[in-house]
Amino acid sequence: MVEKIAAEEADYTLYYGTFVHTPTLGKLEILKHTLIGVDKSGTIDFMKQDIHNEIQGVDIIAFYKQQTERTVDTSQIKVVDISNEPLKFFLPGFIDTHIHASQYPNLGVGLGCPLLEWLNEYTFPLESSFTDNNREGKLAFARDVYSRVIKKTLVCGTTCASYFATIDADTTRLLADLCLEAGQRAFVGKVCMDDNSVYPEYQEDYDTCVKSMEEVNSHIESINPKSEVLVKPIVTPRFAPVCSRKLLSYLGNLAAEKSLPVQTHLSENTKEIELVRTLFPECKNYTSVYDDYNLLKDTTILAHGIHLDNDECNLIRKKGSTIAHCPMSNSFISSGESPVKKYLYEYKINVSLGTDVSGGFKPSILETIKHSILASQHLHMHTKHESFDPRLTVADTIYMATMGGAIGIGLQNVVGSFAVGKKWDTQLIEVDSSDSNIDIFGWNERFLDGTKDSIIKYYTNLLNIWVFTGDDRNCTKVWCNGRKVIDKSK
Ligand SMILES: O=c1[nH]c(=O)c2nc[nH]c2[nH]1
Ligand SMILES: [Zn+2]
Repeated sequence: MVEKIAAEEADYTLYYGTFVHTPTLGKLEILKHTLIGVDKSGTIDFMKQDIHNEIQGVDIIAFYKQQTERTVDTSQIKVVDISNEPLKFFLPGFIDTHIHASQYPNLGVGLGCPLLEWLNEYTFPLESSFTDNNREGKLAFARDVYSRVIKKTLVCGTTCASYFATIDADTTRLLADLCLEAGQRAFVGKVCMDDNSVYPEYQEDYDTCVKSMEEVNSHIESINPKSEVLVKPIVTPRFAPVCSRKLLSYLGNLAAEKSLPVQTHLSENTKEIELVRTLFPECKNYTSVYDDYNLLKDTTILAHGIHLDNDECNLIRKKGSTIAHCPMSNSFISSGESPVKKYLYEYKINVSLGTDVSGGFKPSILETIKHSILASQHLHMHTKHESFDPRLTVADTIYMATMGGAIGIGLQNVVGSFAVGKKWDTQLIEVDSSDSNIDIFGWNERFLDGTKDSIIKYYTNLLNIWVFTGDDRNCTKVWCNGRKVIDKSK
């Protein structure tokens, strides 16, 4: 890889090479010999595809200047050139639309324990440790946990995450501060729950919840620098079984009044669904509990949504809400196999991906991609008699991990794919990174004969190799909002 740094802090950066993205569902686009220009605000303001022939013998900066007739000072332009590297490509940063930052210390714990027992046994006790009366102690603990989860997700290529924190206001504010400090785009949710009768040690009364919610939201709104909005608040009723009607009503109104996104859990486990039926007998089904309280919007992320009926799917589609598919968690705590292919293609619901740490045991969207494909294969094996084929393709999953996530969080015009006007939230994938776990044989390169078909075949194979045998070691650089936040070459 050639990286010419014309200035330590360049005003403008040109990225030249192969870009892979999925601007539309199921369609992988391979942009070969493409040049993208990113300005100082982190915005893509130039993009030209297939310039291989035109640029022969011409310096990249000279080519850019000739194309745009811009007068940017050449010494202020930085060039990142991977055009001669068939094992490297740029990919939009991953968007993790469902992750509990506070549950990071519980990774790997609780295998096979069903949701309601898992919450009481493992999750509420851990989250309670963020609410300690000893302010210094809880802040130190939160700083340790949150710094590590932010670092780890960035290392895995997650440029944007929608976090659940805990019910605690002080440490939730800290999570937002730390995201900003690390440069990660993030939605930070103070967990709202005022009716946790099975584990009463972990809940807030309604008035405290409202007060701390407002405190956290105004803090988050005040911390972004004037020139960029990197961290935003998200309204977070944990899930219907632990929220009073009064609280749901308040949160629905708040989300509407302040145009805030919403995140919650939906229909993850059959016992949970039964519980919701007994707690909200007046509502038609689990999904309509949220709808009845104004919480289903086109910026609502519904984690899991495994066991939905036809009416619920139609309602979610009508409201334009997103299902965050969390296959690692669904397998780990045995919640079920979500028919996401059907949601995507039959109901035309937007679906994104979530690691659901710590129901999910790795904070990596690439691992989540693997699990989503394998879970869909399992679903296929025992539903073969049905007319709908539930198997996901690699293209489906990359879409969910990038554009699907961007739509879910209301940032479809900002991130999720490469286009002029969008932000440079990107990861560099090096299948041959210095510490890569992938053995390369050059076997795949036999396909490359310069034709369009051969390029598609080569990159389809390369992506499969990376998805199934690669890991975070192959994600070597990460940029959020134009800023390089991870550089493993250093
Ligand atoms: O996977 C989950 N993790 C949680 O923390 C949770 N809370 C309610 N429902 C939940 N599901
Ligand atoms: Zn969750």
